[in-house]
Amino acid sequence: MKIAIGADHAGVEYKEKIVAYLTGKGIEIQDFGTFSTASVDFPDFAHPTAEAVENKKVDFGILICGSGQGVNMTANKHQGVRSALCWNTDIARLTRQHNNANIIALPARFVAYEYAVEMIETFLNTEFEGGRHERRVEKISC
Ligand SMILES: O=C(CO)[C@H](O)[C@H](O)[C@H](O)COP(=O)(O)O
Repeated sequence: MKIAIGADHAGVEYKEKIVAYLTGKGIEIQDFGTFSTASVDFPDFAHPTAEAVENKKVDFGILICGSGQGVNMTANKHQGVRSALCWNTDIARLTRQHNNANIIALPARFVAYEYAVEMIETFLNTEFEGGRHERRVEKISC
């Protein structure tokens, strides 16, 4: 499995730990930064992460900022990207099962790191259910 990841200064500490965690599990990571806590603009990291998903260079994306909102909005500008802002494991599971989400957006300032990892594990290990949801996901594109 290949995963693209990006974060702003509010999400960088979680990102660094998540990269180490996922790399340790043998997952290939494309890390689009940021790489320090210096203040940056989240779209500069969300766009390249979403592009990697859009261009099918990776299987999934992970985006992190303070609230998760900015990176989520940015990612969803990309064709074929379905980025889901997740704040609990039920939402992370449902957005894979029902929406075939391909990016998980996380709010670093509002969830504990350990819980963020639980959400990522749930997201990566849940399959899209298809069926009635297939038709709905197809209708998202305009
Ligand atoms: O969603 C966001 C931006 O829309 C994020 O939460 C950013 O991380 C946040 O806005 C950064 O705020 P800061 O005051 O510049 O640290």
